[in-house]
Amino acid sequence: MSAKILDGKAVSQRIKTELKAEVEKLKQTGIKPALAVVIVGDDPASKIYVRNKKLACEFCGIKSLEFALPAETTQKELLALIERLNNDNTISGILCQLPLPEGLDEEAVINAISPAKDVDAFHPSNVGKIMIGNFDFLPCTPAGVMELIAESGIDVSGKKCVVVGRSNIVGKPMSMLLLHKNGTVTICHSRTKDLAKECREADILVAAVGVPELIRGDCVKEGAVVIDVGMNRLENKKLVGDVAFSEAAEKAAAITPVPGGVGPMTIAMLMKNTVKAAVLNSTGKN
Ligand SMILES: Nc1nc(=O)c2c([nH]1)NC[C@@H]1CN(c3ccc(C(=O)N[C@@H](CCC(=O)O)C(=O)O)cc3)C=[N+]21
Ligand SMILES: [Mg+2]
Repeated sequence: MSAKILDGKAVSQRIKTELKAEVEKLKQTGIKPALAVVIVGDDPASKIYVRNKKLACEFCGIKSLEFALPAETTQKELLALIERLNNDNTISGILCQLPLPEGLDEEAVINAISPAKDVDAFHPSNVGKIMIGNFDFLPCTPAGVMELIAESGIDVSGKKCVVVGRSNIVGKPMSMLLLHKNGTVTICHSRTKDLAKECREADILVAAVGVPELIRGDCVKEGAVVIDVGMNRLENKKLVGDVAFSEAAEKAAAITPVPGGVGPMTIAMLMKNTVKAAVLNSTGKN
């Protein structure tokens, strides 16, 4: 079987083009979406992502402000910046790039971002809303995966979905969104007894563990949909996912590439959340 490639780059481009038109209209009503990205330290991977976010903002007509702080920044200084951005009416959304350098408390920073400006949807109040199913923002990566699945005409209802990875940022919310679409969801992790066996049951398999090519061909059922959230930079600079692509593609009906799959969708969803935040924050709803 030759797998269909789920082209996240193309789908994300379509979404950003729609957002660009929406932003133009909003600006005529005086609403100007603006995203503040805070980056602490100089992790090279983080810098690539931040640059991609900035380019996407430019494309969509969203104002982007970058706050690059040195690795030695104190918790107090970081929280003071967040507080200033929370209170700045010209800022629609705030994203603090994770992971933070050693010594800074990520949980405290996530908690400090105003839920109304929390375009990552990492704040406990937004996480809780996702669980209930009545939310303003969805976390960008899981939302991007759901959009890509929907755009590809894949119906989740009644399907056996296996999510490998249980992070707060991807695995857990991903499982919840699949459940909301009536999937039968299994969450696997490092203590799972027979990972390959669990994965082989999946109609829809989502890999989000951060282990290069952990998911081999023997983990994929014939005709499955395989979504690779992993983004692992090898020593030779090559970017690989959590799925051994060519092995998995021999069996899958559809599969996301890395790069060009989930990554660009994540960014498109960030743009969507920023536009939504601008609208919500302008109506005095928040
Ligand atoms: N507060 C916070 N929110 C995040 O959403 C967040 C974060 N921290 N920390 C890091 C991860 C990772 N992430 C990516 C964004 C874009 C690409 C992306 O554009 N990928 C492209 C190109 C990748 C490349 O060339 O390196 C692709 O897959 O085709 C990847 C990964 C957002 N993250
Ligand atoms: Mg990708």
